Amino acid sequence: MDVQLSRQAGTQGGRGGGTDALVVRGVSHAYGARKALDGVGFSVSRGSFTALLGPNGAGKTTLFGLVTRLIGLRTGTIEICGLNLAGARAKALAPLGLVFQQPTLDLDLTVRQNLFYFAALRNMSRATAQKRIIEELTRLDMAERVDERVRNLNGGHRRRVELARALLHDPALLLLDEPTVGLDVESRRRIVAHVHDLAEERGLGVLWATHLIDEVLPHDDLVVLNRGRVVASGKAVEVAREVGEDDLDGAFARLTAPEAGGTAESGRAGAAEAWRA
Ligand SMILES: Nc1ncnc2c1ncn2[C@@H]1O[C@H](COP(=O)(O)OP(=O)(O)OP(=O)(O)O)[C@@H](O)[C@H]1O
Repeated sequence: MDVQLSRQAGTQGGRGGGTDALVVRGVSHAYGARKALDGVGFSVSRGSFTALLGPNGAGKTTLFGLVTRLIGLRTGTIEICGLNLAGARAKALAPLGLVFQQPTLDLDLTVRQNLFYFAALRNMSRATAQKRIIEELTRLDMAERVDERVRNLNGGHRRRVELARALLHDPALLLLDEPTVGLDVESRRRIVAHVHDLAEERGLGVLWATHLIDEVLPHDDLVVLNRGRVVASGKAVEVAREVGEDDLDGAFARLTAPEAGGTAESGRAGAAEAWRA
């Protein structure tokens, strides 16, 4: 089953305007004989929280590797804020903020030292870095922890520091690869809500990879990836309706069911009320 409602770039057509935060067109990737992505296309507009929803092995991390140039792109095109990754290279990555799946903070440094190091890599002056560090940590209720060693923070607080770090240089596109893995329910809820607010308030384009359906709100943009292919895209609530389900849980199960070529795996944790409201 394939459902494409709107905003899909790539092989099936759709818009891919230069002002979108991210445009992916016709992207394929294989590890030897194993095909990880097959003609993937979609776009993320500024101000959009776009959920990239897919079961384990769908190809989410591979796609992130290609967008960040950790993996070389061989087939298809990727544009960040109108700049083609193949031509503009490092320049195209300048507007990108990134939160990896695995934590990447130095545990023996303080929060401030970790963030200063990143700011220096981005060529920020010390004064600007100092100001931006406190601004972003304040928004995340973490300013009072700025001189603590990261080792002393719990998993939710470490994730907040990583989010602050990704935002220091005021990116236009924020990529998060399963950023809530291993967090408790409250930490997860806070990060999901904060990033939704960021998209709305700052006009950030957000691409949030997850296999947890309760992280997707009805009016989010949604791209469902299964076995390396986009099997549905559009507003989440419309994708669910198009599939003939009341909520995304049922729609995702159907889109990734074995007869649809998938695994019927989902990570729902009680978001039914939001969907039925
Ligand atoms: N380095 C690699 N070598 C060989 N195969 C790989 C490699 N990395 C990923 N794959 C395969 O590519 C496919 C897509 O994997 P990928 O990690 O991109 O999916 P994912 O959606 O991020 O999954 P997960 O949620 O488990 O991280 C899977 O079949 C995976 O086994």
